[in-house]
This record gives sequence, C-alpha cells and structure tokens, in this order.
Amino acid sequence: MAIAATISLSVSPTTRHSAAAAFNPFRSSSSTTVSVSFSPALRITSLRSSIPFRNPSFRVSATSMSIQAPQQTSSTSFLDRRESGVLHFVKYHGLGNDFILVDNRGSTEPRISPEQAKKLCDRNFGIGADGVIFALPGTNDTDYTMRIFNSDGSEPEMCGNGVRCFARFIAELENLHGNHSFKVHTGAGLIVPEIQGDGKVRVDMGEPILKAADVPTGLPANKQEAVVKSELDVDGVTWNVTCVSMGNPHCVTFGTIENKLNLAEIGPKFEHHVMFPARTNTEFVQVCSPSHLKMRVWERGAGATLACGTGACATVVAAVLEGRAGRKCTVDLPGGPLEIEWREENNHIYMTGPAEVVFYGSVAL
Ligand SMILES: N[C@@H](CCC[C@H](N)C(=O)O)C(=O)O
Repeated sequence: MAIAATISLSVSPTTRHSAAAAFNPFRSSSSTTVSVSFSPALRITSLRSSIPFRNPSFRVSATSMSIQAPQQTSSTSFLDRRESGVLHFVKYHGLGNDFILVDNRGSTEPRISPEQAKKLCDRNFGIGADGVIFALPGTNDTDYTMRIFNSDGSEPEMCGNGVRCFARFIAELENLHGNHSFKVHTGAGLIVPEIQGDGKVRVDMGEPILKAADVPTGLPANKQEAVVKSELDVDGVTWNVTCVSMGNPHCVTFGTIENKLNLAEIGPKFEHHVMFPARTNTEFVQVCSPSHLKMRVWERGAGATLACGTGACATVVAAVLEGRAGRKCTVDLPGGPLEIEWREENNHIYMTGPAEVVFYGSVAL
C-alpha cells in the first residue's frame, strides 16, 4: 500500500473557518514544494502517530510514504481525479477523533472494503485514523448519505465528530462557502449538520433512543423501558450505568475520572459484555457542575479515542436522566470541548464543535 500525502499546514488564527482553503496545497498553481509551519492556532493532535514530523522543514520517516509536490491547480481537480487503483482522500479530525474522508458521490457502495479501511486506519502501516467516512449520494429525500467504517472494519450507524467533518468535506467538494446545512442519511436516520459562520458545525443529532431492547442492552429496565442507573457487573466489580442509543449504543457511567483509569484494560470488557449484543461504546464521566461534564471514552471498534460526539450526546442524556446535570452542557473530552443541548420541546439533541482538515493524500489500493 503506497501512500502519498501532501501537506501544507500554514493557518492563521483569522482564517480558521476557511481552514480547508488555507490548508489546500492544490490551490496554489505555482507551488512545487511543500512547507510546514505550525501556528499556535493549529490543532495537530490527530497527527500524533500517523505522520511523524521531525522538524518544520517537513520530513516523513515512514519508508512507504512519499511526499509529492502538487501538480494540480485546485482542490476540485484533486478530489475529482479518478485513476483506477488510486484512492484520493482528505484526512479530517473533530477534536482529535480522526477520519479518512472519501468522495463516494459517484456510487451507492463504498469505494473500499471494510478490510481495506482497517488497513488504512492502521497508525503504523497505514494512514492512521479512527475510521473511514464515505460521502455517498442521498436517499429518501436527503442530500447525501454518510457511511463509516470503524478502524476495526466494523460499520457503526452514526458518528458525531465524523458528521461534522463530513459537512466540511462536502462544502469543500461542492465549493460552498459560509453557512450551509445538509440533510444527511445515516444508519441512525436523518442527521442535519449546519456549518456556522465561525467554521464550527452544529448538528441536529435527532432523538436519543432509550428503550432497552433498541439500545440494545439486556440490562434490567425501568417502567419506561429505559436502563437508568442499572448495576452492571464487570469482572466482579459493580458499575452503575445508564444506556442510551444515538443510533449507536452507549453505556454511560459516572464517577471520578482518575488518571489511573485504565481504558485499554476496562474498555474492552464493557465493549464485549454479554449485556450488549451489538457491543457498546462506553463513557466514563465526571460531573464538574450541572453544566460541565468531563468524559473519557472507549469506542466500539476503535478503542480509546480523543473524542466521541455521539458519546458526548449520550452522556448529557444520561446525566439528565440521572438528575446530575441540566440539558445544556459543555462536555470536555481529551481532544477538547463539545457543546451539547438536549432540547425539551422537540426531544432533539444538538451538538456543536469544530472539524478541521489535517491533510490531503492518495493511496494505491
Ligand atoms: N467517534 C464517533 C463514534 C464512531 C462510531 C463508534 N465507534 C461505534 O461503533 O458506535 C462519534 O464521534 O460519535
């Protein structure tokens, strides 16, 4: 698998909302070299292991990677290229939850298989990402369809950070500027991301699903058929958990987030617990105040990630159901904060947060 990544990371704080344009090396017609300069405004958390930068003069140490000077003159021509056997992609992140975005508007089936996605997500032998996201044609009166493969190749129903990246990716593909919203068909139904003037994306995430059988979980439910503060035995230790589906399953537990919480050890035990027939994402949450929560996550199919949008939404729902917080909260994740609101009048959840381009690349399949 040969990967060519083309990176220009020069962003000023004032151009943050048009970061895609600022990042895009293909917009410069005369550019034959690639330079990297880090500005304080630039989040590079998602580059943590995918491409090892040694110094600002740009070096990629992995022998299977080669950096190519751009020959094209616009992002549209780059993203439109359709050589067989070559996949062009854009790497994005939402608070360090990172994704390989693929233009799949020409077909209703993903252009690569789950197995290929798993290879591309590998942080040592591939591009490195928490998942691969495909922008497919819309269906059921929607503008687009979003599908995603986790880094283990499994296909989840939805991805909150991913759909913000998806909206920014579509805006770039369609050359749209300013405020735009899209109707996106997902495995969780209709999701509506809206790009705001400040470049952040606010997403109508729809309604949470609380009915135990639909989460799905085998844990005992209350009269409303919801699993709230149920006891879950994990290897002899009892945890109190609340289960919420945002299209994808979440198990939320409250306590103190200690540094010694060993996600890599405890996470898989929740994920594969017999009470979760479709596996589960798990959120470990600390309440700082009724409007401020801190959360760490173990994701189904992706492991410990720096952020999880659906997880932050499920966390606020669980906090409200357990009487721990109000309906409008800031949720702090390792990669940064998300603003979440569970609106009483329509039962919908709204998530607001950033989505940023990391780099453009091509990979031979
Ligand atoms: N990181 C995502 C969730 C991605 C899907 C998840 N791993 C699953 O299998 O359900 C988010 O931001 O929501």
